[in-house]
Amino acid sequence: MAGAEWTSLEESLEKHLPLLDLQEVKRVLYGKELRKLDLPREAFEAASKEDFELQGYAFEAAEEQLRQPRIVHVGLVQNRTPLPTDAPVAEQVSALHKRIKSIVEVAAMCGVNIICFQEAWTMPFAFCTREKLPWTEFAESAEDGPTTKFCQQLAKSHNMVVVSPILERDSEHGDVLWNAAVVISNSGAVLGKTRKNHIPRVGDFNESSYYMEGNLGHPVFQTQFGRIAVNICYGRHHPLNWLMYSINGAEIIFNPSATIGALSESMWPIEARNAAIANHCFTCAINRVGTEHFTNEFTSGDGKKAHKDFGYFYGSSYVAAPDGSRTPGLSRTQDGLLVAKLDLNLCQQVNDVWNFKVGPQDPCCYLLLCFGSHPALRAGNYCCGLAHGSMGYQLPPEGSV
Ligand SMILES: NC(=O)NCCC(=O)O
Repeated sequence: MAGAEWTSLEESLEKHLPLLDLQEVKRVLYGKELRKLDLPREAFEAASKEDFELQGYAFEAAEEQLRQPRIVHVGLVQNRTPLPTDAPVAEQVSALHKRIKSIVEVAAMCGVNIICFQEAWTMPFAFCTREKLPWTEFAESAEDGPTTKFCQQLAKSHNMVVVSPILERDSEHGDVLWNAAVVISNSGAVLGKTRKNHIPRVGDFNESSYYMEGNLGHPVFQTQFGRIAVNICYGRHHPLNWLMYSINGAEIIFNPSATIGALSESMWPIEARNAAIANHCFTCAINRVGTEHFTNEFTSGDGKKAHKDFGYFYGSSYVAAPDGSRTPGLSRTQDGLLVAKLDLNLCQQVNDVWNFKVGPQDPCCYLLLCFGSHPALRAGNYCCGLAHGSMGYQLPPEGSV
């Protein structure tokens, strides 16, 4: 069977393993068993009518005497691009807005507090072509572009924090493009933005023709529902990148991505899950689905024949917790919404047991933890000799820690 058609690892395991074996395999591959969320019937009906998958799971934490549980529902959205890549730009954007609106409405029925879309969600993943037009026309202002305005409406109507990864055009600074994510408060206000800080130069994923490594450090956003950060796609291969968001205070790190089977599928289940374990936080890995075809051929710079697509995006979005447990993945082939109920108290509980991030035997980490919150370092983009982007704090008036 072709890789692009295989629905999911979970479906295969359920289909082929005897029950006892299945339980043991799941215990090892997925950690502590998660309770399925009892999502409303009308949400499943709407998802089925709109032709997308809906799944929900709950991560539990132990009861504490001094703190109340800190419950937050996150929503992860994966989708294909509804129109062909040669449709007019405005029509492609508006078809994607329509698609996302219908999924967000279902997320609202499920009580989602924070929702995150896939990387560059308003466009096909056209960076492989290395052509400029029409793809750069998808770029928008992070502060007041049409997509941010659209997301502000969604956020306000559903009392939901929206993480909107877009191709950003920074008109105030020389019209530079960035691969960015805008974080919009549940009040509808723009809390701020973050920029992809590791740019792939791997085969068809050669995005440096469009933008460079982000210059905003590792910002963390204080929302009503918890402290969040966004580690865009390729950043998930860099353990220090996750570490920096975590050291800056993130309790949930979203990883909106666009990646294909041949390149990264065997790494996918490991990387975000490992980051949740290593950094005592929740991680949310999101990947698009489908195969996008382009009008003009392009090469991968590997001496092989030119082609018009670069393979299938394998979806499989999932949430991982600091105790190593994780949800099953959404399908590899279908649009979907994954809802996860988190108790953020689990981060500190696991930290107190394992304490991976600090230790005198680990001087680099120790220094970062001691000085990471120092005001002098917050003011600029302090670089500790780590990867690009360093541990910069961004301090907009509201919402960033
Ligand atoms: N979008 C993106 O950075 N893709 C690179 C490939 C990968 O990280 O698996």
